[in-house]
Amino acid sequence: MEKAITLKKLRKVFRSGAVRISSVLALEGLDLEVRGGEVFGLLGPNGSGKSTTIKICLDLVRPTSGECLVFGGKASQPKSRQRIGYVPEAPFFYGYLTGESLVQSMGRFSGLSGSDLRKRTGDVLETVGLLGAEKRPIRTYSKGMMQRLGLAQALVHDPDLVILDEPTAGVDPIGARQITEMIRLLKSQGKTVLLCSHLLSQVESVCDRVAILHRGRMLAEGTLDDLLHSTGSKPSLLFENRKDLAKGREVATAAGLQVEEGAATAHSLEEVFVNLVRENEKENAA
Ligand SMILES: Nc1ncnc2c1ncn2[C@@H]1O[C@H](COP(=O)(O)OP(=O)(O)OP(=O)(O)O)[C@@H](O)[C@H]1O
Repeated sequence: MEKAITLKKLRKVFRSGAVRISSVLALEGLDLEVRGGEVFGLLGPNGSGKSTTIKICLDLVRPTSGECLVFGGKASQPKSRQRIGYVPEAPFFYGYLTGESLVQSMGRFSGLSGSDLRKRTGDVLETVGLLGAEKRPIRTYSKGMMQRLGLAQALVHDPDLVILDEPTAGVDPIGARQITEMIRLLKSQGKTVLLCSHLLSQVESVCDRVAILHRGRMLAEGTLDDLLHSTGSKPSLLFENRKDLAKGREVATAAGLQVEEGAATAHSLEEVFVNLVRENEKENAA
């Protein structure tokens, strides 16, 4: 299967300041693969390097070292990036433009014209549910409509890879659900989706695989099943307190059973996320 994104030993150090130069390590040795046709969730606490990773894929930021390939070509080549549609975290559009004129402009930048441009513009506005509002100035749009417009302008050139950075930020639960449905639709059309979201229930419901970043490093990667059952698939008994555990161990040992103590299997992505990040914090502090 074609690889949509391949990151090899990606490292990014931001340097700023003219006299006293300060540096921030945003990514350290990141290896990652996003397969064609999958919905991939890129997760991590604030400042963990998600947006930097996305910006490197879009060639908006150049890595300090390492490699970033988009559909096998270097991200720095326009040909690779033509296959990407991008919805930034907080899209800014000129308020005096109408939704339709914005989408048409973006289509023109991608080389569309004439009837193709008109058809694609109408199609994507319909897909995101903005038909009927397309002639209104963008300043009259709600936050949810802006996010959907962001998606429409990202889809107008029919990209193979759609990158969504926090598409549900500030959107109400109904709007968030609509965006989830749109991600499903994109997948059903064979598109690859890279989704950055703090809305873990959304990630859980649409992503085939996820990666969790922390301080620019990969903490975990795999299918949701892999992550939720990363403590193993052995039959287990869950005790709520140490006293019960001691009693259970006594009974089991007396019955000749082999007992191993371990943390309970997580039941949600949120648990996996919080546990992994906390453990990593402790290791870094030690
Ligand atoms: N242009 C920049 N100059 C200096 N430091 C930067 C720059 N961009 C990002 N950083 C730093 O790099 C680190 C990673 O930032 P990044 O925006 O990639 O994180 P993130 O995971 O996307 O965070 P969030 O969830 O808050 O959007 C942070 O410490 C951030 O302060």
